[in-house]
Amino acid sequence: MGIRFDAVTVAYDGNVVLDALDLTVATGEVMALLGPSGSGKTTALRAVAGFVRPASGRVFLGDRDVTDLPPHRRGIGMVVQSYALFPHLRVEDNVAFGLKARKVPKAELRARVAEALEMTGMAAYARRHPRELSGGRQQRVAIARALAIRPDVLLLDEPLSALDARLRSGMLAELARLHRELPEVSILYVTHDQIEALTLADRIAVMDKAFSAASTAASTAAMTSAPGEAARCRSSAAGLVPTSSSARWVSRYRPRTHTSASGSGGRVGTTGTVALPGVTRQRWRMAATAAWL
Ligand SMILES: Nc1ncnc2c1ncn2[C@@H]1O[C@H](COP(=O)(O)OP(=O)(O)OP(=O)(O)O)[C@@H](O)[C@H]1O
Repeated sequence: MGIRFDAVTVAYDGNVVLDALDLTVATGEVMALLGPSGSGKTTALRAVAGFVRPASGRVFLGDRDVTDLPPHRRGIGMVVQSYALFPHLRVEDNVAFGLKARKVPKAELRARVAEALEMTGMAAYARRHPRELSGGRQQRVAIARALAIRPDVLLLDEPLSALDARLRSGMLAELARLHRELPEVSILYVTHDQIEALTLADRIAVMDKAFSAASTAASTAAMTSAPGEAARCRSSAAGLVPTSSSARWVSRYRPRTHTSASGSGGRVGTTGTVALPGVTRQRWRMAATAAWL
């Protein structure tokens, strides 16, 4: 199920963080939100999850306007940097948590927990407590918990940033595999890391505090329309330095979605988001349910 921000403005105490954000993530697409600290990436995710209410604009999941829905009715799975596992619950109970809250019948609950643990390679750790697991395994449990509710949309907020480099590259490969197994789940992936974005994403939206000088903390996303512009976009608009490997990737970008420009002036448009090489899509056999932990 796709995600659409329609002129979404979010302000904290009058401080504009998202300024009329227009952004569309297609069904089954991975969109990375890349950008410097404070540019509003997490806020964009929280607006989709329902943890912040836009001052104006609407958030759509598929055709559904979810702007006024509480988080648990949006059908979203979310994974954050800090795992956010319940320390007193075993792995299987952490994964089951959202299903219990949704009153999923016991037999189905057990099947779904087993399925999610299998998908994340954590079946052998079902009876452990989080403290008995490494950071990488804890994050797998958090991912399993998000998947157990069979979300239409997965929001990943720097899910790998607490892991060391070796674990991070392993998990990156795991996330890419999961995405192939769940081709109809749309993923919004917040990261500071260009390599993560380039590895996982079909498209990258670069968030930038382009308006900070003019209007306190307003943000916008600067995006490129032509493959060759990607490096420039990341370096000049977002203040990120393109690496030689990313530059090579850049040359392989193929523009995929282009809609009309949403104008200048802080508004974020889908115009010219950068499309990355896609992955083979397989059908996701899981039925979608509307649930949140
Ligand atoms: N609950 C809040 N109350 C007030 N200000 C907030 C709140 N949450 C975020 N902000 C501010 O909004 C701006 C954007 O924050 P946000 O966390 O969305 O950025 P980010 O791009 O995700 O940053 P980071 O990469 O550091 O996580 C920052 O200036 C931040 O201080």
